[in-house]
Amino acid sequence: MFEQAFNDEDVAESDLVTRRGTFRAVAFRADGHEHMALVYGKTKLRENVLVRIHSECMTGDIFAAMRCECGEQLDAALNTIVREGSGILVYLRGHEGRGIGLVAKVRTHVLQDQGLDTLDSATSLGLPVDVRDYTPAARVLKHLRVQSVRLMSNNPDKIAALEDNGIPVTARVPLLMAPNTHNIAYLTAKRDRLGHDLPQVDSFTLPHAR
Ligand SMILES: Nc1nc2c(ncn2[C@@H]2O[C@H](COP(=O)(O)OP(=O)(O)OP(=O)(O)O)[C@@H](O)[C@H]2O)c(=O)[nH]1
Ligand SMILES: [Zn+2]
Repeated sequence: MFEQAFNDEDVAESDLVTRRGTFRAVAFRADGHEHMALVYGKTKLRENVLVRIHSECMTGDIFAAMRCECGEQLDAALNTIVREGSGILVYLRGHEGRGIGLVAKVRTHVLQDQGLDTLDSATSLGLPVDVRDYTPAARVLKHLRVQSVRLMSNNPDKIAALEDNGIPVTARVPLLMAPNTHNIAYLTAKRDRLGHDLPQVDSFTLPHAR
């Protein structure tokens, strides 16, 4: 029998008309946070559903900051889902700054402006590099009765995290954004020190070197 992923009081859904089209907005509570899954088209009981699991980044997602590529990835993922005709974007709260929170992330930005990279700026403050928990994403995908997913991500760890939580990942779909002068160091550190698959970093040249 299908196991219920959430108590009724912890989940609510409605249609959500957006500039891109009409999604089903599924709000849910898990691990002390309120998250959202945006469902487009038919995904229930489907295999190979196109999925983006997006970690909250207020600076990038809302204010279009160029320190990271989060905002562009959010736009690109939603555009790709609509273009393909179906898919799900899971927006995870509590993931800000890879789990250290907004105030701490902004503190790391100060250190990054002084030359530390995205990892050392956290550890030099005594903070972990990545403490994100993906179980809320796996739970909502089970709630939505998704059978297997194609995951839009450049981070191999996300695939392992989903599979460890019982969601089969049939493919990883790269979500590569063009680097800019403000995020090239950040992307390079993610590639070299966190193992993210970011081949576009190699082809970037600083504007003054052109
Ligand atoms: N601690 C810290 N977190 C950051 C920084 N820049 C962005 N973030 C957070 O990093 C998270 C996104 O993680 P990333 O490592 O960029 O990428 P990812 O989600 O693991 O991988 P993709 O699926 O490929 O996007 C968001 O929650 C951001 O708030 C930073 O300089 N320091
Ligand atoms: Zn970001």
